[in-house]
Amino acid sequence: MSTAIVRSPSDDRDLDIVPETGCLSIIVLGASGDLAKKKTFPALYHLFKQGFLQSHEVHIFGYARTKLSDEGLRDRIRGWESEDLVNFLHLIKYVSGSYDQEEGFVLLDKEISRHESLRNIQVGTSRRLFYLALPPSVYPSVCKMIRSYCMNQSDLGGWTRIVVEKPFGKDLSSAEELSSHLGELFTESQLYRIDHYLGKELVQNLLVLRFANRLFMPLWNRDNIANIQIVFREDFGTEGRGGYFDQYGIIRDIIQNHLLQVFCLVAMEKPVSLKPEYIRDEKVKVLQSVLPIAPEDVVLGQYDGYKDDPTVSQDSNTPTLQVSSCGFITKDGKVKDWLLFYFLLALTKVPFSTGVPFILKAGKALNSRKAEIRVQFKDVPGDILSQSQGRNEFVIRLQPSEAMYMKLTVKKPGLEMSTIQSELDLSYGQRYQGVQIPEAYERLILDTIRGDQQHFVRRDELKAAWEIFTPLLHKIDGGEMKSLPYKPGSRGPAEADELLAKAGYVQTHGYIWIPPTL
Ligand SMILES: NC(=O)C1=CN([C@@H]2O[C@H](COP(=O)(O)OP(=O)(O)OC[C@H]3O[C@@H](n4cnc5c(N)ncnc54)[C@H](OP(=O)(O)O)[C@@H]3O)[C@@H](O)[C@H]2O)C=CC1
Ligand SMILES: O=C1O[C@H](COP(=O)(O)O)[C@@H](O)[C@H](O)[C@H]1O
Repeated sequence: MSTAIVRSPSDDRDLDIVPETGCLSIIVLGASGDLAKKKTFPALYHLFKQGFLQSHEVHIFGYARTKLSDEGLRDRIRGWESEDLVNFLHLIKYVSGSYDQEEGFVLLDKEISRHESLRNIQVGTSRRLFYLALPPSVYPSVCKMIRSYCMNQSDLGGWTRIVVEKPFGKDLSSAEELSSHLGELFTESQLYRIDHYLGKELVQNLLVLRFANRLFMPLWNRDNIANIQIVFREDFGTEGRGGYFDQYGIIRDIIQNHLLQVFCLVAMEKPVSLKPEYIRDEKVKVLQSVLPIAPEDVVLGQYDGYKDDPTVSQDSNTPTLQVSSCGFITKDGKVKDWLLFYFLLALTKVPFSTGVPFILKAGKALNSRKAEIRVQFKDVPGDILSQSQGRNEFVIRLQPSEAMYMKLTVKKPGLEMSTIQSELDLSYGQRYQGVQIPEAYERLILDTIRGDQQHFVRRDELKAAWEIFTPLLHKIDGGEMKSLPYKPGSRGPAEADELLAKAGYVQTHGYIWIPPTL
């Protein structure tokens, strides 16, 4: 069955997003869980604190199987005391029920309706936002229940929206099955597939950076760029989530979603405008032009001690680290070794082509915690300075210490004509003192309330993303590829660095960027 997104003339691509008001119910399913406690409720609290959620129109419901009172749920959320938090907690109610029986959802609907009628809302004008902070295995039954028992009777401007967390499926066919299932229950405009990396400040900055600065436009191509790394490193392991992680592994947990979304924004063409569907169209085009990752372009690792977690199987080969590179297919379908070319001449107004290797790298239990995009430029042709200082690099530090810096070679200050590596540095902490950078979840929940799908993953995007990784994942799942051991707190296996070198990355020795202190 084709999964192409068919849009009607009434589609929102040309409509401006209209701010909505009125009774809003936010229902967090899986309210007893880790994500709800760590991310969803804190994000809702921050939105409340900043006035985006108003006491007179919003109510928050927690739903899960665990037997809890309203106060019990509030106790789980309460981490600190403040007057605002007390007011916020008053908005929260808990409903206990299963994920596949009608009783719980009938009760939930009754509670939501009671809240709506208390606020004298006309039937059909209320807004219902369901946030699935649940394992994906229960999405089908939960969505069916919502569809059957909890929809807003939306014909007077009200709506029902569903936020689903990753991982959306385990491979192409399971993702497609899940998509078809959800697609039978909800329209694409009701579904918000969240990827919280799309809510990070410096990820959102990519569009502005690339398309509002003349400086980058002529540089952002294969003539100038040698390679691009998109890196995620954590200095802690699976930390009590071993049971979940062992079923998914680092590719499904981080690379197929978070890093690939960042990749799209780095590699895509300029969209016609900032309308969500135009941006998502460009992301799909990029994904569709990427070849499935070849096993020989991949290094897998597993840190020593990973299997000490009792919820991880003793013969687990699940990778906790992966480095892979991907290139682009040529227009005529031929692949050229590492320097693969891709042309979208037929699809875009402005021809943009690249043969730049992208290296996607993610690992847990490494020697540092950071996420960044590292664009390395080619050597200067005809170098008259015999500089051995290193290549120019443009680094976008997504976290921690958000920053963008450009590594440059300059004259070493002094009487001699020698060179040194330095940087042009835009460190957000220093440049934007006193500005609170919003948490990703905060932004994305607000987008959902506003009906802005720009920073959410569309169904065809998801399909294209799974197409890239599924053959590799099947090989790993089938035991055809082995994870190399690495020491927790290290850089990972040496083979990972060798792969970087194979992709053309040249390390600058002796240069370390230090975030400026205030
Ligand atoms: N935790 C995190 O940091 C992140 C999580 N995510 C995603 O968010 C979603 C939720 O994650 P998280 O909160 O960690 O998950 P949890 O394992 O904490 O599960 C959430 C809740 O779901 C219920 N639940 C757990 N296992 C099952 C099961 N097998 N069948 C039915 N219900 C179950 C439990 O509630 P009860 O028993 O009370 O019904 C639990 O409290 C997942 O899709 C995850 O991939 C995404 C990014 C980060
Ligand atoms: O989705 C996930 O992300 C977190 C990392 O998120 P960050 O915003 O702190 O970078 C990761 O720890 C977790 O394994 C994964 O499921």
